[in-house]
Amino acid sequence: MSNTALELRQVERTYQQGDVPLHVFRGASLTIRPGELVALVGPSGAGKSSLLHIAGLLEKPDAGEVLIAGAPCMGLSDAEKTRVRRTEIGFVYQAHHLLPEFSATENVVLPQMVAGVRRKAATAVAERLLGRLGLEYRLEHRPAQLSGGEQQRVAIARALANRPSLLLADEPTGNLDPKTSRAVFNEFVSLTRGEGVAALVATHNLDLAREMDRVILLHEGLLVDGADLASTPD
Ligand SMILES: Nc1ncnc2c1ncn2[C@@H]1O[C@H](COP(=O)(O)OP(=O)(O)OP(=O)(O)O)[C@@H](O)[C@H]1O
Repeated sequence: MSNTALELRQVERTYQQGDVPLHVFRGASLTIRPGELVALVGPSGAGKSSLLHIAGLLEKPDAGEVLIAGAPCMGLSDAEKTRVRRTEIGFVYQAHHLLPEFSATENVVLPQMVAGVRRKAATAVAERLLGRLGLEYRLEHRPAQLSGGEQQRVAIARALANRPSLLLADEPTGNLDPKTSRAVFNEFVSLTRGEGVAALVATHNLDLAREMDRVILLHEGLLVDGADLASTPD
């Protein structure tokens, strides 16, 4: 096993906004160890979502390298990147993006079957993960029959279903009311730790960020480790 789950080396990315170049990353680097939970904070527009897209091999930086589980990925073909995404990375977004016509269990089974797992084994994994998130009585419910917190729990179970080494989460509880957000966040942390998965979690919520192993601040195109949260804008 590699001794890093995610490494970004000197990542640079410039977006063109009209005539004005926007240097979102100017040599951003970070290392996340296996099983480590890291919060990514920074003001709105700093580039948190963009960083997760680059780390998740969904977007290519202009320069720099991304290593997943120790393996450099920038030279990979699109098909090879897709394979790395399927086997090594789980994604959780602010909106759950569940398939509306499928049950909670099926939403967690399907990505496993796409990865080649048989239905019976995939169902066992889905029921175990959903059970760990308190959804054992909601297995056959479709997303519209679930509350917002329950939908997001299903999305978390889905992200973990293929036993990724890295979870990338963009405001995973951002759409929930404060009480539900706290409950789902606690379960997210407990399950992620229990599964031994590393996570990079973009959040505006500094209280939640402080509970992770480490906080990284995105500031003017660079990543600042162990940021002093007292001076961080919310
Ligand atoms: N494809 C693109 N083309 C042009 N500009 C982009 C593109 N993607 C992102 N940006 C710009 O890059 C900046 C960073 O955007 P990003 O969504 O990553 O920020 P963020 O920190 O996640 O913000 P928020 O906290 O509000 O979600 C923004 O100014 C955004 O407008």
